[in-house]
Amino acid sequence: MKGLIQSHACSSSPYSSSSSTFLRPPCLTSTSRNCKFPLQLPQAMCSSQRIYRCSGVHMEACHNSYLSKNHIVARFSWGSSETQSLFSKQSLNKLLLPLGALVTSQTQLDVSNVPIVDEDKIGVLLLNLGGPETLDDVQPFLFNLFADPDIIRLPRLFRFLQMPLAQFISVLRAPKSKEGYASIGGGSPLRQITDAQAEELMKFLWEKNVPAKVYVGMRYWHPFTEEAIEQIKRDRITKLVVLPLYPQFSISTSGSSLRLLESIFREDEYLVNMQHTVIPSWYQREGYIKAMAKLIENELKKFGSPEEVMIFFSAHGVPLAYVEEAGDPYKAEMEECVDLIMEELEKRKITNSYTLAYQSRVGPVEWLKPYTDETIIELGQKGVKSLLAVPISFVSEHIETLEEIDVEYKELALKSGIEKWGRVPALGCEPTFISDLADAVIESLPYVGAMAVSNLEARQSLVPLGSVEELLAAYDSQRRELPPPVTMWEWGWTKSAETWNGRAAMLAVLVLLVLEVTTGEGFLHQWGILPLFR
Ligand SMILES: C=CC1=C(C)c2cc3[nH]c(cc4nc(cc5[nH]c(cc1n2)c(C)c5CCC(=O)O)C(CCC(=O)O)=C4C)c(C)c3C=C
Ligand SMILES: [Fe+2]
Repeated sequence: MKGLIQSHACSSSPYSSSSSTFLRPPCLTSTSRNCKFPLQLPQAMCSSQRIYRCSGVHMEACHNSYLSKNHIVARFSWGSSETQSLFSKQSLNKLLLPLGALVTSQTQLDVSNVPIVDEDKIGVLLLNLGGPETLDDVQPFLFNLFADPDIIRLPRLFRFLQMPLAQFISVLRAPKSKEGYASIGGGSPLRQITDAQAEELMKFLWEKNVPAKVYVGMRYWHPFTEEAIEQIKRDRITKLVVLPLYPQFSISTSGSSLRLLESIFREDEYLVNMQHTVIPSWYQREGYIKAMAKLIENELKKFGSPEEVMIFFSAHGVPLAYVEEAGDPYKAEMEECVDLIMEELEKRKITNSYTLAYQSRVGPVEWLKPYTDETIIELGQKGVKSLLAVPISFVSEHIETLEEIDVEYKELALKSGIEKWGRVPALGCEPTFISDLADAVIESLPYVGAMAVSNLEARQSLVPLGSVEELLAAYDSQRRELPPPVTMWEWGWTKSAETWNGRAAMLAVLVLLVLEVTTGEGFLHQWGILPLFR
């Protein structure tokens, strides 16, 4: 079957993620506690660096007092001075994220409060999208996806339409999506691959003397984030590192998962008190960049004349408004990520031409450009003969690599005059990559629970969750501008009248839409808009 991958799992691990018991690696038994975390923070970025020893564990942290109190250096994004060389000046600036986005502290970072003691149980929560495991799962999976206000962004006034609209679009899109999933073996491989990545990550962490348990929380299908959180509570985890499996941050992916997590955390006494930190994006990490470069290098070698091949980075798109109106950093991070990979390739004497385009658009609005399909056609017209497609926004094989790239885009390329086509596999469990994720987790540990979060004030500005809110709000300008919801009716030409008129109008539109879908006739069909969702 075209585009089908045979085996998604990586090598097996002795550390089962389904077990709830914690085995201690030799280093952290009571007889031998003198292991050290391999933390080396870039001194140049620090106005102060502290070294802590708690229960024989060595930790270093820095706080940059030249910056405003709301900023610290995103130290866990690079663990060694070597890694720093990867950064352009621009990327360093970008790493000065709001403090709350990175650590559990409102003001100054003081990791002396947070000894990693023997009783600590460390957890890592991998966040991912999730995918339907059978064809019957496709429509409910799509419903969950479209019901997410970070995927279909309705003005607050029309939020009450989110669920009916999700139902409507998911039913409409399901047949086309089912075809795609049928062609890759009847379901998404995402769960299997993410589970395997979790196992491998746990293995690397234990090998690096960090006895952590790794959990998988999916946004739109099993195992749902809520299920992972329940397991985390059952396991009595005391320190949690939240690691979205998206290299680049987007409101629609990591942002959506973090928003969900924030709402779960806020309502739960155990979770409010559990110390945690978030790694919002990690596209700039040395291990990730090197692993990507290696995969590209390997695939280039399979072409007859590797130097003539154009490297074609294809990222999942987002609607243009996310970037231009809501301030999603996705495009900027993507471009920087591509630059870093090309710099790494250059070090390996690979100087091929390259381009970046965006795939998988859905619906009638404008998405990030250039579009992958249009770019392939243009390149064919310009006489490009060899293309190597590099999926860049996702670290697992999934429907858009196995079907869209391997089948649809390949066919389009060959039709457009491109003669040789190749595709770089997704990273999956590539060891350099997983080992680097483990390092990212370890580097973030000193910032887990760098403050007490149990008091009421802290709870209100709970970070990083509270600050994830801040981070999202900073991008989500529309949301901030929207007026508060109207709950009381007032007579006259008032806000409440506008609200209820608006709701009545939308209800009417919805009825028309349902009629249109059931009868197959109406204004959307006449204008050619409805088929776009199919
Ligand atoms: C970084 C990756 C992704 C971004 C950004 C993203 C945004 C985004 N996606 C949709 C709509 C759909 N996405 C679908 C599947 C899907 N999306 C991603 C990744 C990103 N999405 C992945 C990895 C997958 C596949 C999961 C799998 O089952 O293997 C789908 C369903 C498939 C289909 O019908 O095509 C939809 C629909 C929007 C609207 C959006 C940004 C707003
Ligand atoms: Fe998507």
